[in-house]
Amino acid sequence: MPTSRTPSTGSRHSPRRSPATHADLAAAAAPPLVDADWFQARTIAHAAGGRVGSGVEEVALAASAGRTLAVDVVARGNMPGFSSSAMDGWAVAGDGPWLLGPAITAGTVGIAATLGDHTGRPIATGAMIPPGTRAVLRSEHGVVTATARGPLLSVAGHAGAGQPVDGAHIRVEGEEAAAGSLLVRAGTVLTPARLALAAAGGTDAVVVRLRPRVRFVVLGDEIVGEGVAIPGLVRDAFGPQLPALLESLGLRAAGVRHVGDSLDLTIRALGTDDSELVVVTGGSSRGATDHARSALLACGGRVLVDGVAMRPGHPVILGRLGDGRLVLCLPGNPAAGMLAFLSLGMPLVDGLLGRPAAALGSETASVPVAGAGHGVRLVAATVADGRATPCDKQSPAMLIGLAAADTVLVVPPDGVAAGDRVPALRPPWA
Ligand SMILES: Nc1nc2c(c(=O)[nH]1)N[C@H]1C(S)=C(S)[C@@H](COP(=O)(O)OP(=O)(O)OC[C@H]3O[C@@H](n4cnc5c(N)ncnc54)[C@H](O)[C@@H]3O)O[C@H]1N2
Ligand code: MOO
Repeated sequence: MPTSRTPSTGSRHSPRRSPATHADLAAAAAPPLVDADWFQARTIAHAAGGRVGSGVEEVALAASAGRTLAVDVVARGNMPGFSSSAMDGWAVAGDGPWLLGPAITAGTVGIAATLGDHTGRPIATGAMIPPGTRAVLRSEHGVVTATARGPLLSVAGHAGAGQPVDGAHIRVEGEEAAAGSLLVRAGTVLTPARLALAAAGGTDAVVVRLRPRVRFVVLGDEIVGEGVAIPGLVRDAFGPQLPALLESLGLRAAGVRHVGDSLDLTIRALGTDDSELVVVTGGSSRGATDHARSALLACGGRVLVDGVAMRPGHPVILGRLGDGRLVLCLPGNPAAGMLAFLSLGMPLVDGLLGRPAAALGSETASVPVAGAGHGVRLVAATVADGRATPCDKQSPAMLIGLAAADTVLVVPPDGVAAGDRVPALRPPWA
């Protein structure tokens, strides 16, 4: 059962935000960044997530997969903890032939007897090396004959001269890591391999970031939640997948609310809750029925980023409510909304989880790709033979291209030529 720990930045239900600093007050007075540079907007989103932060809790190692580590994991003992054989064979001392003693199996503890010169013991992979061992002769390379003094081991003719060389097939105590050395750094996600490493280092419990809560507000009179929408209405493309996406990134999805195009209802939907992040879809533009921005301001919030120089996804808004919750308003066009999430949502989540923003990747374009003239153009692409090719059927309102994509090219304003390297965002699901 996970136990709560006094969090460094607030407990689960009390405000998670850090106390106001001079920097906060200066930031609070700053006007929103309008039509922001894509790269700068990502930096702002990461920093905004980091300011909200979340508390920490201690969980059993076996329950920590996918969580973000909050405190370094160090080796609790030498790794490996004792010198052992890397092969089934014989531990030998001095030169052969070797008179053999009793076998040592894996799991045998406290082997005190030192091997004398010209003696050996059968040994299993992983079993403790007795003191005095010069090397392990692997089983394929030895021949045992019965003698009056007992079984006698010799190097087989096919093993080659000089076998076994000194230290052969011995895993030396501490060769991977000395006790106290860093195994997994705070801020990294506990992948299966890192969990295995922590376990090998003797860890039973880890301190991880609390999973920040995220709520969803899907705006639009025209949005329906199931089936084939009748003409004039539109099937919701966000509700069925955004919560699962954010859960997969390490957050806790705490409900989707569908709200019609009304300022009052949108204000109510943004009202107080215990989340750290509210993701709003639709209503981010400036039409008569687009209320995301006005509702954010009416709730005492402020806009940090009002539009980003990217196509699609330009009308994305990042804001902060009066109580500190972050609000990410994604454009309603489904591909535009998803690309805006990949652009700003991903670094924001990294910030919320107290980890560095994931670095951009890069791909080689297989064909020329036009830019948007102003800001970046985000182009869904498939990768084959090391080259990225734009997908068919991609527009802000189409999903076929994005659904087929392995990567999203971040094409500069003037475009790229075939063979050029292009920065790329790899969707977390690809
Ligand atoms: N005069 C201007 N009009 C528009 C601008 C602009 O700058 N000036 N920007 C355009 C761009 S770019 C985009 S993107 C959209 C953004 O629109 P909103 O975020 O305000 O979203 P809506 O108007 O509510 O919807 C746009 C479009 O997306 C459909 N939609 C909305 N929610 C969903 C959903 N959950 N699932 C599926 N489809 C959804 C909606 O029906 C509309 O077709 O504004 C442009 N206009
Ligand atoms: O965000 Mo809009 O076209 O750029 O869909």
